[in-house]
Amino acid sequence: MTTMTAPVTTITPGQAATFAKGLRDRDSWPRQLLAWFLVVLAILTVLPGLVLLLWKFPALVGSLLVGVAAVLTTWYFLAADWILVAAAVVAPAGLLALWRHLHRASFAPVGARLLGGVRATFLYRPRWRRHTIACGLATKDRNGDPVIPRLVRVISRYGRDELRVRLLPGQTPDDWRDHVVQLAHAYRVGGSHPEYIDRVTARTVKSGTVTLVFPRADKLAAPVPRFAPLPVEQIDFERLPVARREDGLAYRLQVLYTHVLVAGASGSGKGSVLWSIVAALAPAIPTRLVRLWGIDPKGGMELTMGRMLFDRLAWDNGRDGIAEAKAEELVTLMEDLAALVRERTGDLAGRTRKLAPSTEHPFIVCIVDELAFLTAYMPYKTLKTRFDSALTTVLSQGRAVGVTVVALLQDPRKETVPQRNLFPVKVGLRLDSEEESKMVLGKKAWERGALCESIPMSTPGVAFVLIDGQPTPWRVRFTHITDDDVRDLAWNYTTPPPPPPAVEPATPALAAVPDPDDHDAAETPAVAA
Ligand SMILES: Nc1ncnc2c1ncn2[C@@H]1O[C@H](COP(=O)(O)OP(=O)(O)OP(=O)(O)O)[C@@H](O)[C@H]1O
Repeated sequence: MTTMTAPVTTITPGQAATFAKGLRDRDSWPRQLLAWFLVVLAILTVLPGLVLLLWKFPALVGSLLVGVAAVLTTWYFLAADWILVAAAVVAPAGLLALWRHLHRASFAPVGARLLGGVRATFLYRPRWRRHTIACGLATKDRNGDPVIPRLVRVISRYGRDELRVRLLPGQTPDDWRDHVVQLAHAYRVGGSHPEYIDRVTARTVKSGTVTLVFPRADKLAAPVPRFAPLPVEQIDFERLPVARREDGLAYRLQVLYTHVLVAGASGSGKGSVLWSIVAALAPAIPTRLVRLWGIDPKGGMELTMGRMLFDRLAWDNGRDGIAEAKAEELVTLMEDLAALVRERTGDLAGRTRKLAPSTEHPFIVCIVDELAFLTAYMPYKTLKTRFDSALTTVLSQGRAVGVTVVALLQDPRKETVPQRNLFPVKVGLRLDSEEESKMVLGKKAWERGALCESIPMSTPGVAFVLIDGQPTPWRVRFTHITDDDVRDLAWNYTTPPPPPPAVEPATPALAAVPDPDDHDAAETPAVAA
């Protein structure tokens, strides 16, 4: 009996060489097959990417890059050119670099996803199981086996990693808050900068998940020098560049149509917040578009250096406590402001809800240093009551008529500043305790990582800014305005003397921003000058 053995097909080196040679031949079938395969691959990877564009922007970039790489590789096989291979590898990276360079704002979320993916794969996922069990963040099923919470994704923004984690049934974000520091230590967050651990937080952005924030670097560690002044026509009072954000871009603060409350412990850099705002407004002072008023009950230490910038400035000389006559001056200034607000409100009533600042009706910014002194500590009760009442009028009616209060204080308790909630913009510099942080920015902002009590003493000017209606606070560093800068500002942007009275006094027209909701007002002609 003869036994049949199946022939074994082996590819000999000679055949492989012929196949490889065939790839170089434009008309050979292996070459055609490979080319079509790569073209189909390119289409299949690009198309889902385009669909995903509608859903999630960063995913598009990933698939586009694969698609571009596939197309370029195909091209290489058609052209057999090594330069194209190099281009296929380098092009995606080059494209990303170019994009980042040309439009950093739109690149940021994509770059954060891509880098986060890399860090998740190589750093977080390999040790996730071990560390969550060790830190007590895993639970057990009925057989006693560990149930590991899912690490949904990692986003690596400038200077920090954000780990989105799905909570296990029975867990709350507070459970993670209690253990997040242990987890951060397990991952060696901060490395040789243990102070970064103070900025580790667990916050709730979406129900059923928790986002852990692990700082990688402090982009705000170095002081930010004064920004170059903008030409007057480019100054937007609702977007004044005053600070640097963690991603390196300028933070723009709304000052017009709002009020700003700045709270910070002694030495936290309250001065830099106030002078950053003044520096951004300064070029508009000589044009009469902006008028600065100032109240400084702390002996005039803070504001008098820039006296020439102020249209009106009242300060106490600070000797032997505040004298009643001096206190009267401070209160009178706030009362004059309240009277001006009432006058403008009366003029505007029924015509518009917002005044556009003009030289006739300038934007008035009143800076009050150490507000609590006037609302709580001042020994003269009647004056205190008068000040409270005038301040409340300005805070409640001043926004729409182009009058803004920027108030600074050290002690943010409600008893000291009952009008705290009338400030839509709150700036929390370094504060002494968690309670104070919550008082200034609210509990929700604190849970989202606005830990003013964790700002190191070594970084004055670092603050969390919270705008009413925006849940997430911004961590920024205000520009460092030195005494020389203040003198320079005062020299270059001196406030002009009041214009001479008109020969024939007349009721000036208010330049009004049309209110789109107010149809009657749109038809009412402005009062002629
Ligand atoms: N943005 C900043 N960048 C770097 N250094 C700053 C910044 N702001 C303030 N400093 C420095 O920090 C120190 C304290 O600043 P500042 O006097 O403004 O604090 P403060 O909160 O007003 O203190 P106090 O309430 O005691 O007057 C100063 O030496 C100042 O030069």
